[in-house]
Amino acid sequence: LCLQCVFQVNNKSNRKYAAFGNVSESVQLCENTHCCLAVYQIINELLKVDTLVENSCPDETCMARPQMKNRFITCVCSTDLCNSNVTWTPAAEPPQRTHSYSTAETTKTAVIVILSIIGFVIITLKWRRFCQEKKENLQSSCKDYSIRRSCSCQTKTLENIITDVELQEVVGRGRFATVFQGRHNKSVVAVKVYPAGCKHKFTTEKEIYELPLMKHSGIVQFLGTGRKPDDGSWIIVLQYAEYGSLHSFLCKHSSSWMSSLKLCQSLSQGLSYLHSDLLSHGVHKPPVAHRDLSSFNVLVKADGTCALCDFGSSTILRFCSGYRFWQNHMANMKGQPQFGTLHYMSPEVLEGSVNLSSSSFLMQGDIYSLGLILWEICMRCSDLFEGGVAPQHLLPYELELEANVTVERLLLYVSEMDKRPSIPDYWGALPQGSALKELLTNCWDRDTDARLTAPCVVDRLASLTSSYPH
Ligand SMILES: Nc1ncnc2c1ncn2[C@@H]1O[C@H](COP(=O)(O)OP(=O)(O)OP(=O)(O)O)[C@@H](O)[C@H]1O
Repeated sequence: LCLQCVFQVNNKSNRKYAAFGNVSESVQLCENTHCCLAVYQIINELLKVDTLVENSCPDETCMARPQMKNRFITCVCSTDLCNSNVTWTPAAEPPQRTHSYSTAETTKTAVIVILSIIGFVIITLKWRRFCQEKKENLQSSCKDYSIRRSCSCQTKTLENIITDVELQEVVGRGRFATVFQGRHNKSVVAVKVYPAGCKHKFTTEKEIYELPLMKHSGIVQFLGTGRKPDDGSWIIVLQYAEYGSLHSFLCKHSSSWMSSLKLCQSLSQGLSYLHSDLLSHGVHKPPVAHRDLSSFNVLVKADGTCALCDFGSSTILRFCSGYRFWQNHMANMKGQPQFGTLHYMSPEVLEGSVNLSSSSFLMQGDIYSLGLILWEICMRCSDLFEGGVAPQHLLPYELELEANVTVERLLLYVSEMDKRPSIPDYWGALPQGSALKELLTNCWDRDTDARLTAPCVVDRLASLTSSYPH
């Protein structure tokens, strides 16, 4: 039996909605669900409807549930066309009272005003004290990362200035830089070119690559930096990854179980190394949080392993600079949300409710993004699908929302509704299915402290490889 739901999305050309059933004008036969869902956005006290598909719906009619401080209303219901009719009344304005003031009332008002001013002064003083204590706590909570500041160990590698690099074709474009294939010392290299005005972005990324002990197979190899004489743009020369970004690799290729595990393992090992705090022979590598992990910022090399790249948003935890970077990050978010990055933002980042007193919050944000990327890799693993055919590659939440999802919709879906990308039912029948599902859900847990650490993800993947080889 097919349920009829009202189908009225803002972006009618979005083919993903059609996947849930047969769309005919404004009515959709939801063959794959027994619920209709309406999400109303309240704009100037008017309702704007948008529909999605849900799987669990206890109510027959559309019962309004306010969400996100009354910015949205949602309802889930189980009868034909029930999502077209929601009962909703905007909060009534308090009635205006008109009356003349007596002397007693004037005195009463004056007393209230004076008391309010005194109260305000007390609250301001307490607030300043609270902020001061919070700042001190933040500094002390970062102590573990600042211990080595006073040590005499080396904290930077020698600069390698490159002058003889030839640029060939463009292989990628990001928000700030353009990446070319190039030649240096007769080898093929990748050259990331930042316009002259993006010096701060270039410097941040260079600073990360130049940290001591930053050499690891799971991190793209850094060869040096330079400046183009013609237009003054800044360049970073890197090892060339033959398959380009993981995103473009997954769009073109599905993989076997062992090849998928290889991608997952190398990616997790790279992140585990990035997060590590190492001291070796008088040289110190502090922990680094990537902060912009996505399948666009992971490269695939010729041997089928992954390497992390794009450290333009990263934070070196030694400097205890999370707060400063966090503020920059929020400023960026208020501008145009960026395709490919927004999808990977953790609920706490979307809400702006990151715990500043914990120095591990940035790494926990990376683990959420890692979980989503591992899901993307597994969703292209042919051995995990009936008949050995994996579906087309999709970004996390692309099926449920849209490819160019907005902050508001993501916040509603990921944070308020606590939803995650769906895991195929078929995995339940596979020997490794439940361990894989547990791994993903433990990475993207709502509770940041319940998330796995990167070394734990590496261990879990190692036991998956030994228990379920193919
Ligand atoms: N070493 C490399 N080898 C091959 N391709 C690369 C390499 N580095 C980057 N690319 C390609 O260029 C794209 C953009 O690179 P990168 O993410 O470093 O740029 P960006 O401007 O910092 O991007 P973002 O918008 O994520 O900040 C990558 O997604 C990838 O396709």
